[in-house]
Amino acid sequence: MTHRERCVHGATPDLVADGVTVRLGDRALLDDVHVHARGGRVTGLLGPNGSGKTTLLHVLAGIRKPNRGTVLVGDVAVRSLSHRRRARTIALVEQHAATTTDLTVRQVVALGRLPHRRMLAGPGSDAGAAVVDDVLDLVGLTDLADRGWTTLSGGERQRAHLARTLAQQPEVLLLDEPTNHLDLGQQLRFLALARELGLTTVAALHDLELATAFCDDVVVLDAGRVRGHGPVGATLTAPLLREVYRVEASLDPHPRLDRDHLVWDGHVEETA
Ligand SMILES: Nc1ncnc2c1ncn2[C@@H]1O[C@H](COP(=O)(O)OP(=O)(O)OP(=O)(O)O)[C@@H](O)[C@H]1O
Repeated sequence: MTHRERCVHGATPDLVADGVTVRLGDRALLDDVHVHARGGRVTGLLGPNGSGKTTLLHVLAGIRKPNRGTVLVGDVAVRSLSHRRRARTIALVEQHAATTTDLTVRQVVALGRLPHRRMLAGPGSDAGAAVVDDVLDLVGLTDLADRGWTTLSGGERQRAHLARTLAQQPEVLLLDEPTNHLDLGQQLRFLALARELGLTTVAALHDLELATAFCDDVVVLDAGRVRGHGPVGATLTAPLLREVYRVEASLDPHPRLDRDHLVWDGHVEETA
């Protein structure tokens, strides 16, 4: 059995947010948001600071109840799933997932097996231990498996959080700014791995160049509304980048690689 077969069930349902509105007092953090993340594809969730990306990820994960609208994974409403079932279906890697614990890296990653506990033969189940070994290997942390969690660097912790999440064997992977703390090589490795897993993935990203290189589709949020949604090249147009990010920029054919890349001139001067 391959890493991927052990780590992934093989099911890659679509994830759909239908008319999601989240209000805080009289302010809409999300306003009638429709998103369709295609099964097995990587969808980038883009938008300026405070545009609602984390709020939407929490709604997609089923941990925040919207005031209106629903989230469907396949044809099932996320909020109708039991906690255990939800944890085996959707996994969220949070932006600042702080964990202070005396546990080792392996023990932290093994926590990802909790939603599968009843299915295991016992505490030392070979199946569960094999999954933990596989995901540690996938993220390149085998050599650090027995280290204390608190001794890890920020980037190593980020990869360990991903490993814990993959140990849940989810069908849908939600990533909140997953490349924070990572050096360029690790950013590229992390996103390449996310693609390779073949899960339905939604990743909030600030780096538009990385989004262009690694995402199949993007959703662009601005002040809680969807301003663009579709394939990267067709969505990240110069007018949209100007209106949403207030930058003069465009996606141009890369001179050497078979893909577009982001070329920016500068920010738009705001007139008083
Ligand atoms: N509990 C809260 N109380 C008040 N405002 C909140 C709360 N949670 C979120 N907000 C506001 O909702 C808006 C959206 O926040 P959110 O974290 O979803 O944005 P984001 O796009 O993920 O931002 P960033 O790119 O800066 O991480 C922001 O203006 C934020 O200040």
